[in-house]
Amino acid sequence: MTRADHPDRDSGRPGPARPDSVLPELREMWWETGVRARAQAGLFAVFSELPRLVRSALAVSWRADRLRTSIVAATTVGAGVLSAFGLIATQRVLVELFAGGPTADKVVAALPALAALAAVTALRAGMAAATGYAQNGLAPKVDREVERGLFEVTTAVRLEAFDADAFADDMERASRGADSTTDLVQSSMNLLAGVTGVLAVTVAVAVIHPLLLLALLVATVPNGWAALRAGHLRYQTYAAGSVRRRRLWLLHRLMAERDSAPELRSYGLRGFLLDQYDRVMGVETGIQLALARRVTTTTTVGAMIGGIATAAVYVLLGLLLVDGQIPLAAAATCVIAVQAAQRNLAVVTFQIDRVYTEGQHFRDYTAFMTRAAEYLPPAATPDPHTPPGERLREVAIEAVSLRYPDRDGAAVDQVTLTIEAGQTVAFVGENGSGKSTLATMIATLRTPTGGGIRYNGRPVTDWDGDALRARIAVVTQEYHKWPFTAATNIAIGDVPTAAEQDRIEAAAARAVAHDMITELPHGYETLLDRTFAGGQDLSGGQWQRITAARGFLRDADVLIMDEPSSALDPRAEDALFQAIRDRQRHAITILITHRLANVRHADRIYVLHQGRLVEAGTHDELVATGGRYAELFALQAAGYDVGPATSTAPPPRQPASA
Ligand SMILES: Nc1ncnc2c1ncn2[C@@H]1O[C@H](COP(=O)(O)OP(=O)(O)OP(=O)(O)O)[C@@H](O)[C@H]1O
Repeated sequence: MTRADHPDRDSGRPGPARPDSVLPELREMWWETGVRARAQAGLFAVFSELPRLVRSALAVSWRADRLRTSIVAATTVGAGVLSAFGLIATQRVLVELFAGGPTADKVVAALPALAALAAVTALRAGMAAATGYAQNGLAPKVDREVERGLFEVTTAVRLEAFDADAFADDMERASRGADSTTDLVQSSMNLLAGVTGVLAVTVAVAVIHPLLLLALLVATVPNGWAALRAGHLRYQTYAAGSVRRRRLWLLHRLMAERDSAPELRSYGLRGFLLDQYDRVMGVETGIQLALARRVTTTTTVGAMIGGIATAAVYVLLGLLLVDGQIPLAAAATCVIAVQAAQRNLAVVTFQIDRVYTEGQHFRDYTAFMTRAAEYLPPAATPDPHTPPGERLREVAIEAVSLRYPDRDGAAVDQVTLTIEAGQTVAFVGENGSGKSTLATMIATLRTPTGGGIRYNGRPVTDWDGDALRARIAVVTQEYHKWPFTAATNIAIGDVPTAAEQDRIEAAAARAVAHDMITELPHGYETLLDRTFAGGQDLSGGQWQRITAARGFLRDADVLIMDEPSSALDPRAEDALFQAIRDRQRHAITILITHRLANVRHADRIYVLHQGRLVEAGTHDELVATGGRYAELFALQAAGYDVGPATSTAPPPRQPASA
């Protein structure tokens, strides 16, 4: 970390606490990849990578829209070539005008060249318009091409992918890469335009007089060097300030977001956070001023050397003129060419930085797409004899284990059990005993790392994954609050059948959600997201009712309910479990809950401990065994056994007499 990254040290102001003791360093941010790479790369590295980056940008653009890509490429190159013709035409005009004889004759003689110049100028303007038009249409197509590709992968990868830290990081970087593709394509095209422009001027000057080429180089290189160097300085400063920026980003969120707003007020953190902000911004301002000084010095030095070089060129031109080596017209054209080349070079240097930086992000995107392929589910090889619409009659879990990446022990360890249609079973056990993990494997959301699961006697791999999942409904503990209406929030429980309103309402009624929803401002059409105008938020228990309704909507053969009532009030909880008990008897229901009173009626209760199945039986059998379940049940029951305690409770304390 540089000295500049310690805001309190640099500001010298006393304060209640050092910012770095309050705001720890955050991990490297994905959006900084490109800048960091550009800051570290020398000019040689930048130049050597440019052709590959431009090629990949053109390839994406080509895939997105061939016609528009061809138009942009053709008009870009065309405009460059025309600028060479423009210069030559200018020179021809000047030659005629500087020739001897009456002015009228000279103008008449210059007319064809003038007409050519006008035509070239008009054509270039037309090409610029065509480029702009094609580029505007190209940008959304490129966006769609890369973004859709990314979403196709992120929505298809197995759930396991999200367990790997590196994958989540890669995915964040890839979304930044997808966003920067349009910029990469655009800056690559602009770079091509700039390079074509410089080349065109170079050719034109060489045609007019080869010696002028040297003059052109001398007059343009110093400015080009200064521009690239200034870019390098900017990137270096940006990269060095990354820790400071991360702190600022965190402070922005802490001071402006809804989540932190209540505590910010209740603990009176306003002044403290604003002070933190002032300290970091104080340092930031100082650094930006120092950068401005260095950039100004560099560009001024470049401009001075460039100016001296340009003056030398003009002296050279003068000498050549006096010596009769070149005509006056060629010298005048050279002056115009130098200016055109300098303009094009400014474009080129700016675009080089951009292509390189955005190119790094794009590389993250392509690397992610390659790596993500490893997480795609294997192509299904459904058993051709599976009758369509076959109901699930039996789930056989055979020595199933699952070990999460980077974890020492197995979350589920060699569990074997069978559940038949018509049964309601419960998984119980302490926190972290593996209940949810086992449920996600039954729901085919995770693949066991050991053992296997059979539906109707056939391994999961013999089934069409989507068709199998369509027969299973899962209400997860970590349900998602979808930013849609209440009706849609329930309807997404069964998207393929596009549920009618009456089915949605019936499911809501079973989950004790109907009355609550009708009381919302727009009933079922109320948008459940406060970030949209008119949106509403719900309480934890209300959300839980909606997610339970989601589970009831699908006519599922297997319903898995993982802690469906943890936030429900006693009346709602009772009604929900009644609805679960009323499920059709041909179906399988798997309950996961810590409220053991709710599983008393289950046909079979499976007790998990540290991933292992340690007990199985009915409530009465397990209580009679006096094992782990009996102990947990007795503990919970004791909490409700308040009768005698009330009678023996100490009398309320009397207020102390004055
Ligand atoms: N995505 C994950 N990555 C790594 N470890 C995980 C992950 N999910 C769960 N675990 C670990 O696996 C073990 C089992 O977790 P699981 O969620 O299955 O337990 P549970 O019995 O459902 O717990 P609870 O009663 O608290 O819901 C725990 O040790 C947990 O920390």
